[in-house]
Amino acid sequence: TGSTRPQRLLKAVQKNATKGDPQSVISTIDHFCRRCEWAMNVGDEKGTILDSVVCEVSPGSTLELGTYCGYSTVRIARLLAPGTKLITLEFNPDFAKVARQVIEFAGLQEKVLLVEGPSGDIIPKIKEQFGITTFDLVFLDHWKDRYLPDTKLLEECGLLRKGSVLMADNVICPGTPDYLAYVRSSPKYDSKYFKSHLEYTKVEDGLEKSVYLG
Ligand SMILES: O=C(NCCO)c1cc(-c2ccc(F)cc2)cc(O)c1O
Ligand SMILES: [Mg+2]
Repeated sequence: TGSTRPQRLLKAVQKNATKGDPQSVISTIDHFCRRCEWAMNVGDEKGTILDSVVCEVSPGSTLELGTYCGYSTVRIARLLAPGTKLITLEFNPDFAKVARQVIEFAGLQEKVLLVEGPSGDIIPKIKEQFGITTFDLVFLDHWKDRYLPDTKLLEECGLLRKGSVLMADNVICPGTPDYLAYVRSSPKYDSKYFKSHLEYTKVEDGLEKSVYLG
């Protein structure tokens, strides 16, 4: 039986990147996706925008929804201050299996907690299970029809505080229309669109940065 795209991406990392060097893992994945096989990582263009927000927020606690192969997990975790952690949720066990190995190859496993399962089930348990009060930064990059329900769930579970920052990938392509309408019309958010392109393509996409006002 053949390999999967995530498995081929992992092989490229193991072959071409330098163990313990997050930047080499990022560069290897971007090269693989441009030259060999497109994959749905946030990519280098939107990734640079994400980096700037991570540095601006310098979060004590971060949540990522949608790990995939761990590319954005590595991008975010490499910028986190010592002693701070990122919790990343992934529904697909095959993606999670690859992501664990990519994160470990980058040497960032101490800063990352990868939790497998449906975000809708895990989010209500985060406070009690992981001793989190609120998240300073949330990166939404999972199923596009889960952005809105999971954002409402984060609010209801008291996991957001005044100033918490939500960064949402793919608000144009594939698109998250209900989420976008909500954060742009709700008095509870101050929202801003960062125009960019779908990873490794010329197609328009972008990130929406939404600050929770409480
Ligand atoms: O589904 C996505 N993520 C959740 C996976 O569990 C996703 C999809 C795409 C994409 C796919 C197919 C296409 F034609 C265009 C875009 C891009 C992304 O950045 C994504 O995050
Ligand atoms: Mg995405």
